[in-house]
Amino acid sequence: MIEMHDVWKRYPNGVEALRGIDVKIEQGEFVYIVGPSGAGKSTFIKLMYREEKPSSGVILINGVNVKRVRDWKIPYLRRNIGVVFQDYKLLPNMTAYENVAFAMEAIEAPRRQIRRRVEEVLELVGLQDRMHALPSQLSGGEQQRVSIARAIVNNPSFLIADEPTGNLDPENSWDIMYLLQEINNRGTTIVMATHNKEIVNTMRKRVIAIEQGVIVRDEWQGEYGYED
Ligand SMILES: Nc1ncnc2c1ncn2[C@@H]1O[C@H](COP(=O)(O)OP(=O)(O)OP(=O)(O)O)[C@@H](O)[C@H]1O
Repeated sequence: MIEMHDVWKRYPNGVEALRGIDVKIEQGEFVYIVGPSGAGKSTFIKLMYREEKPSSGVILINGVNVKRVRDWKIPYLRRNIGVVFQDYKLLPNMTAYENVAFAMEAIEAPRRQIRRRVEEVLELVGLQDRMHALPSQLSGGEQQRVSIARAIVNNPSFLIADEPTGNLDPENSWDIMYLLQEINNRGTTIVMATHNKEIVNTMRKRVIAIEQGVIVRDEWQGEYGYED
């Protein structure tokens, strides 16, 4: 479970990106984070995987207070949280296979286990035939599938995605959404910031809307609710 209690985030330049966030996300949920540009969605996401720390308030990930986690323990916290970005963030000189394997090597998984598991997740995302390609040899949709494989390879409880379909055409976007649905069906909690109105209004899920750093709406099977 992810819990935030009266969480505020003030950046060093004085911008208050989040102003008193209270939220609970249970294991197995699928949640969209929506809101206008600059509302605080990415900041909300970054606090969850501890890319940023809250200025005040408490964030608990499966009961662990992320603010108290020492820097050297962050990799262990992140093992439980897969992250997917709009621009994929794959290592350009590594193949699809190596990009995914790297996430397991980072937590010192045994070699035999790495090979089996990497092949398994690449098959799940439909890339078993492309695993020796470099990112530059893959389409945007394929690169995003590699990044999803990397995010789930260590079996995290949570998959956090910041605009995962932001750079993709509608067909590839839907393929990514079906994949996220499949991962959610297997028990992983999904939290996804998005500007994609069609996806939110078609694949109905919990919708949390943030405006000017405040949660203004939290609905089950909610709507996108904005015009862009
Ligand atoms: N590192 C930073 N330093 C200073 N201000 C920041 C930083 N990151 C974000 N901000 C500011 O915090 C506010 C919230 O930004 P955030 O990126 O969380 O919004 P967002 O809802 O994700 O926007 P978008 O939909 O455009 O991605 C904005 O005013 C932004 O300019």
